[in-house]
Amino acid sequence: MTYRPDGLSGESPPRLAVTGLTVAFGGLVALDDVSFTVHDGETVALIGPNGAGKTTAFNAVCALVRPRRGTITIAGRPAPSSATGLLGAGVARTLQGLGLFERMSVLENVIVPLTSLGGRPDDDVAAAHRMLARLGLAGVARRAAGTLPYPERKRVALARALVTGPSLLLLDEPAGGLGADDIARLADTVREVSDDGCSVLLVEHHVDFVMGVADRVVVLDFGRVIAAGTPDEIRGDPAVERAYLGVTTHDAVTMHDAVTTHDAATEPAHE
Ligand SMILES: Nc1ncnc2c1ncn2[C@@H]1O[C@H](COP(=O)(O)OP(=O)(O)OP(=O)(O)O)[C@@H](O)[C@H]1O
Repeated sequence: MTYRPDGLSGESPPRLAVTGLTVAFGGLVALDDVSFTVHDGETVALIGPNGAGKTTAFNAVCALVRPRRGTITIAGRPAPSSATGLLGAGVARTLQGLGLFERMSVLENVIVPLTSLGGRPDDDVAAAHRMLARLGLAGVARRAAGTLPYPERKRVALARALVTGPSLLLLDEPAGGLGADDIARLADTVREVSDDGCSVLLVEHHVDFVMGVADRVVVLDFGRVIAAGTPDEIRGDPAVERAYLGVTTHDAVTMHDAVTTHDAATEPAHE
């Protein structure tokens, strides 16, 4: 899609607009006046050091936490405050914990959101099979979801989100716990979904993955937006580098590599 540096679309409202979002847990202000947009077909990544507020922002969009201030709109309308309402508004999500029904089959798991939307059972089964085939899961359709290895369970969760044909896909740490091959496959899927016109908002620690799929990156630190721009703009941003300095996690090391002048993909791993 075409990148719009000003974040404005001109005519239609953004698929997702978060404006002045402030969330507090008791006295702790986890998000302070955070604003960002995701336009049609755009992939936006929220990144930042541990505790920066990424998950809180994601949860606010998913109506899992109540903001103290600010607005969240989807295609110009106030975001629904229930999971079913979000589904009806074309929003699908995957969560860090996956939330699969472990004893149900993979197929049954993927049918669940279609049933919530009131689809015809035969159509739902056919749609679920198509999505499983698309994500390389046709061979495990009858297996209990809980018996699959983690990368496949993660793909089931993605299939369950994608099966409704969302216009906004929310992914919480989609690359977390995956190896290089699965991450490459995930990146291909995200690009395909985006090419189909779906907007994607993802929270992610895996910086190479983010830099490879995101049209724009929004960087949070201590609950505030400290930078926003294309992956190339973010790489060279001193404020982003500073935010990741002085912490010792693996994420910090990989992010530090990514925001310095070298191409992180060509650097040796720091493990
Ligand atoms: N339910 C909660 N109750 C109290 N404090 C919370 C709650 N959820 C998050 N916080 C705090 O809010 C701040 C932001 O947390 P959040 O989980 O959004 O950060 P994050 O950027 O997603 O971090 P990580 O990368 O470690 O997941 C942190 O200080 C965290 O301890």
